Amino acid sequence: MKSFDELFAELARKAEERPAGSGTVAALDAGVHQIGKKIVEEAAEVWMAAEYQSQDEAAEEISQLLYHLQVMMLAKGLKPEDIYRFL
Ligand SMILES: N=c1c2ncn([C@@H]3O[C@H](COP(=O)(O)OP(=O)(O)OP(=O)(O)O)[C@@H](O)[C@H]3O)c2ncn1[C@@H]1O[C@H](COP(=O)(O)O)[C@@H](O)[C@H]1O
Repeated sequence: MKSFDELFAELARKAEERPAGSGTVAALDAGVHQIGKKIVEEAAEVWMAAEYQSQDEAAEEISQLLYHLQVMMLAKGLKPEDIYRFL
């Protein structure tokens, strides 16, 4: 299990070190437009899971949305602190 901040640190390391086979590196290389499309897709999956699926499935979809939001943060050079100040 990992927290939001721990996942972000892991993804930031991947972006820096660019290990082979990393989906995060591939997503960053694909760019903001593709990452944005993925966010919209995952957001729809969260909505559908919340309405029609189990608690576990909804939680999993939410985790995937958070992951793709973090990829967008990295693509834009944003850190968690940049987001937290608006919460
Ligand atoms: N938490 C996640 C995570 N959540 C979602 N995803 C990606 O988002 C996709 C969402 O899955 P869907 O169910 O929508 O499946 P899909 O539409 O078939 O997905 P794709 O065809 O787009 O791959 C997954 O296939 C993953 O590519 C994630 N990819 C990686 N992580 C974590 O990020 C870290 C770094 O991962 P790598 O960069 O791949 O090493 C690791 O700790 C991973 O566990």
